[in-house]
Amino acid sequence: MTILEKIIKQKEKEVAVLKKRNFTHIYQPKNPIMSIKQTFSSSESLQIIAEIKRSSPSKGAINMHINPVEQAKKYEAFGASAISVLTDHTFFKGSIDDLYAVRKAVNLPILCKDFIIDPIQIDQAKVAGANIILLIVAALSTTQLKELYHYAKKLNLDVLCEVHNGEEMQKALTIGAEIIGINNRNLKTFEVDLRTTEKLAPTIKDPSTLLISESGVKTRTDALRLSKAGVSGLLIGETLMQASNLEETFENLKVLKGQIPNAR
Ligand SMILES: O=C(O)c1ccccc1NCC(=O)[C@H](O)[C@H](O)COP(=O)(O)O
Repeated sequence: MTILEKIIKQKEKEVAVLKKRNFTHIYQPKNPIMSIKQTFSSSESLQIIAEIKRSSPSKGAINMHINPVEQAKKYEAFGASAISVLTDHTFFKGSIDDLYAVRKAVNLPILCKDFIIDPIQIDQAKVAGANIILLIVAALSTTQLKELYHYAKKLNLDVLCEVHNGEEMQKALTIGAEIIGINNRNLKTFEVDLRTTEKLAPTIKDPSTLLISESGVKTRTDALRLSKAGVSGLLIGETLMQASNLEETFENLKVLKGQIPNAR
């Protein structure tokens, strides 16, 4: 069984429990939160979606003692455009309470980074204050993908559709995905290869599609490489969670959209 299959099995159990709950009270932030599309299109720089990630199946413990609220505030102060909160507990040691706490502390759009297979998880994300949800094309049938996508849009949530190859990209485009995340991490082997973004990004011709490169971004050279490939943003977890000087790490990773790799 692949790790994705194991995670989905666990999610089926969690969904059964969630269905016994009633999600009604939606958290309303004091200030309006800009949509990720607005933030991304109003900037010349490659945008960073900074992730709160304590642990992962590929790396084990990354930063178990992190205070998600303090980390999120630093992400906001140092120039992140959005914050991704890994809410899965079994495999990533996160929780929906992390997301709720971060929502109350920052004014940025928040991505609920989980393995969504049922509308009840979208209700939970919405109630906790998420603005964006993740749908992993590899984890869903086309029917599920379409239904979950439209359900999220009905709740006024943005959707990051995650793909790993050309076939998944076609599925994402078929359902009309406006924000596509190209994941450089192979979820079967855990191998990370930035060439995944370099291969898939140029296949998107519609400039209104927001392309985000996910996973394995460590250095300015990586950021420049991905910028050249044509993406608008980077989703970064481990590098930020382990940075000894977070401000400097952010500065290093800030590059212009389409900037050429040997420019400084
Ligand atoms: O990170 C993992 O090991 C992992 C394993 C199985 C499914 C998903 C996984 N990661 C989720 C992500 O997409 C990443 O957390 C995100 O792209 C940031 O990646 P990184 O910058 O490499 O931490």
